[in-house]
Amino acid sequence: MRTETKIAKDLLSIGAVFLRPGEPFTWASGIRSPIYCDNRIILSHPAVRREVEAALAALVKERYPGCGLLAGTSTAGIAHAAYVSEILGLPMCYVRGAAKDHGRGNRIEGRAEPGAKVVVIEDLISTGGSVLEVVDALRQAGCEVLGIASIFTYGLEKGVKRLADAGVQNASLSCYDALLAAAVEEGVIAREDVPRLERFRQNPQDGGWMSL
Ligand SMILES: O=P(O)(O)OC[C@H]1O[C@H](OP(=O)(O)OP(=O)(O)O)[C@H](O)[C@@H]1O
Ligand SMILES: O=C(O)c1cc(=O)[nH]c(=O)[nH]1
Repeated sequence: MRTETKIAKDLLSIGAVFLRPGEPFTWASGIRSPIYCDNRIILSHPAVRREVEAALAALVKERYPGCGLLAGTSTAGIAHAAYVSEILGLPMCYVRGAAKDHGRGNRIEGRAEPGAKVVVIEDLISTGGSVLEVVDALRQAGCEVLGIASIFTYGLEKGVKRLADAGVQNASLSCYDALLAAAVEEGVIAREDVPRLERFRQNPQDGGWMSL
């Protein structure tokens, strides 16, 4: 089975995927969505967690062989960065949403020296806004960002374009198409729900999916 399908099925098996078209979720970007994928739940399921962390470690090794440092995004990426750094024997740091207003005033916690070759570990990409802020902070610190390794991406046009414009590559374990296919196969969503969910992905901002 392909990794994207296996991980999608793992997420469904632990109840990490929520469908609520009648009462849309509000995403970090403000987008109102019929679906929410809560990868934080992976942490509560050791068997799935082991699989996800092993797959993320393999992805980092294969796609970013020169990686010398892993950077977790706050907050959902931090635990995954920690697990993967343990598997690969790499140092890790994490990047706060904003610099602390006390203590040492850090935005980046742990060591991220100028010239370090960094891979950012993110749990999920929607519009890419959150992960790009992390990339910017690392670049400002003088690090070389090799790319992002993430568990899931919606593949939204806006997110893909933003990452390309910023010159950052992303590799994800799974994606929206794989999730929808697995969810139909497993009976988690009805085939009739798919057009609405695909319409949402094509134009998440306009709310047109709500009237389908
Ligand atoms: O690609 P984007 O449009 O930026 O959205 C994705 C981001 O949203 C979620 O984080 P959230 O802001 O919910 O915070 P958390 O990581 O602290 O849970 C998720 O973990 C990503 O970081
Ligand atoms: O865009 C988001 O905020 C978001 C979407 C999603 O499905 N899951 C998540 O954790 N965040």
